[in-house]
Amino acid sequence: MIGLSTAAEVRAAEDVLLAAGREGALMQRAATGLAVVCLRLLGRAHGARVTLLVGAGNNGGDALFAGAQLAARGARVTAVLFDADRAHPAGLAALRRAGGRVTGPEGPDGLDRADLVLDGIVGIGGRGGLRTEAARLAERAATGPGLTVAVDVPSGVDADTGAVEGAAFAAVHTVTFGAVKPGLVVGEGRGYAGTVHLVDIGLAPHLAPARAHQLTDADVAAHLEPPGPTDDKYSRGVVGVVAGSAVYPGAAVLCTGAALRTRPGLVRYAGTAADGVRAAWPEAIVTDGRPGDAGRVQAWVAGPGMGTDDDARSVLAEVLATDLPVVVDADALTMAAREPDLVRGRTAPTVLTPHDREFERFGVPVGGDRISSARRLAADLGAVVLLKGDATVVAAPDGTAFVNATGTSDLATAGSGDVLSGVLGSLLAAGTPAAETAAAAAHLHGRAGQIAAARGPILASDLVRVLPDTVGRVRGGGDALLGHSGA
Ligand SMILES: NC(=O)C1=CN([C@@H]2O[C@H](COP(=O)(O)OP(=O)(O)OC[C@H]3O[C@@H](n4cnc5c(N)ncnc54)[C@H](OP(=O)(O)O)[C@@H]3O)[C@@H](O)[C@H]2O)[C@@H](O)CC1
Ligand SMILES: [K+]
Repeated sequence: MIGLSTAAEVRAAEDVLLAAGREGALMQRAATGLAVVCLRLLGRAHGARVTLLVGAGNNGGDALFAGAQLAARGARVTAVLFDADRAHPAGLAALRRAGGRVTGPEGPDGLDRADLVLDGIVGIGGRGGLRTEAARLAERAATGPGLTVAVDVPSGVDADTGAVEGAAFAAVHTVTFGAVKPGLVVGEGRGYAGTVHLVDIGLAPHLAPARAHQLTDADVAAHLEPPGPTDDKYSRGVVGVVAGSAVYPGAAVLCTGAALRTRPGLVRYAGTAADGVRAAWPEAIVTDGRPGDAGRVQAWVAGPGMGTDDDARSVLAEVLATDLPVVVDADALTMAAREPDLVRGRTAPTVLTPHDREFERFGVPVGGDRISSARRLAADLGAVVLLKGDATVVAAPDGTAFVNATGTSDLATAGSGDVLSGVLGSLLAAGTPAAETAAAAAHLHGRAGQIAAARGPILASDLVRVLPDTVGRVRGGGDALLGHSGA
């Protein structure tokens, strides 16, 4: 698991080392890690044109020291100082010694011909969007030829939330120090951060346990163990699906298929789309009766395409009245938002899977801080909330959160959510803790999207088709498709 640490948590860990007189060492580790990543991205130092955008804080110091290391290897480095009187003195001296040039925001910044632009305007000490001069140069960097690399955090992005309140530096890569900050992987910030490279500066022993995480393939593989010699079709949990309708069986077919393909055990279906499900998936045990007629299950998925009329409401209430884990998706979310007490009183895990509009029907705005919003609704309802988005967020009532690291925008296709709920139901039936299981389902669904999209535009049924291959690849380990790298 990759821990996501807030700016305050990183500062608290830094304080321990600063109190021990390690300030210079910390910045040197950060700057060296940064220079190493830059060299790797550039492929050469000699003759490379590098522009540093340098603010008045330590973030600018990191950029200056890294720039000095690149200049010492023959790069042509220009530092643009936003506040010449407050630029990090030792960093500036190091750059000058190495032959770097220094200018102001109106000077010859080299952005038109740069191979690389380092954003050291502001790091975890930043507040709000970029100020005018910084915004202007960030914009020029984004439209210029240089590869854009953010130091610690793209300037203008809130390190904790990913919120972007005004202009921000659009980085293709972000080199971050000590811990990945949530704002690099969630909300708008994710788009500004690009690929995240984590540089170890020795903070780990001093960091508080993270309250938000990203799962890796290896974490998710633990949810996908192949059956052992003593397993039978019941032993890894049976999932029940209530979804779809006689007129619109598609959601039920996708959801049931996704559950079957994720963990081929037993899937039971109950509802009016019975004929369609039977025709598509002869492996499922199907009834056109009530959930209670379906036989024993260990988890329910309720919602996709089931409608919101009185019949649908009574089916949902029946499922929620059980002491089993329940996934509340799509139409079931609409009904639960009308009657949140259907969910609130439950003792067994409930996982809600809203997109933004469905989420806001519960009376909580999503806003720019998606993790906090998901935590708020989770605490209010006593349920796990999986808030779908470019980076899906999962929050548990106790505040534990996960941010999904996989996926592709190709997943925004009709029926994609039905597939996710089927995957989630089948993993939940194994009885593993609901929040991490929901995060594992989002991870697997995102991976399926990446694998399916590699062949071209995707339909939700393509996701179902590639699920077995996806499970195999995730079990095989390796995070080759994940947007992170160690450095
Ligand atoms: N501590 C350590 O040993 C280590 C720290 N490390 C590094 O230090 C960074 C934190 O440094 P920090 O605390 O100095 O703050 P920092 O992010 O540079 O920002 C302060 C400056 O930003 C300015 N500013 C603010 N908002 C702005 C805006 N919207 N638009 C424009 N400017 C804005 C603000 O201006 P002011 O308000 O003072 O006028 C001030 O000048 C951290 O991210 C990491 O990179 C690593 O080297 C590891 C060791
Ligand atoms: K920065």
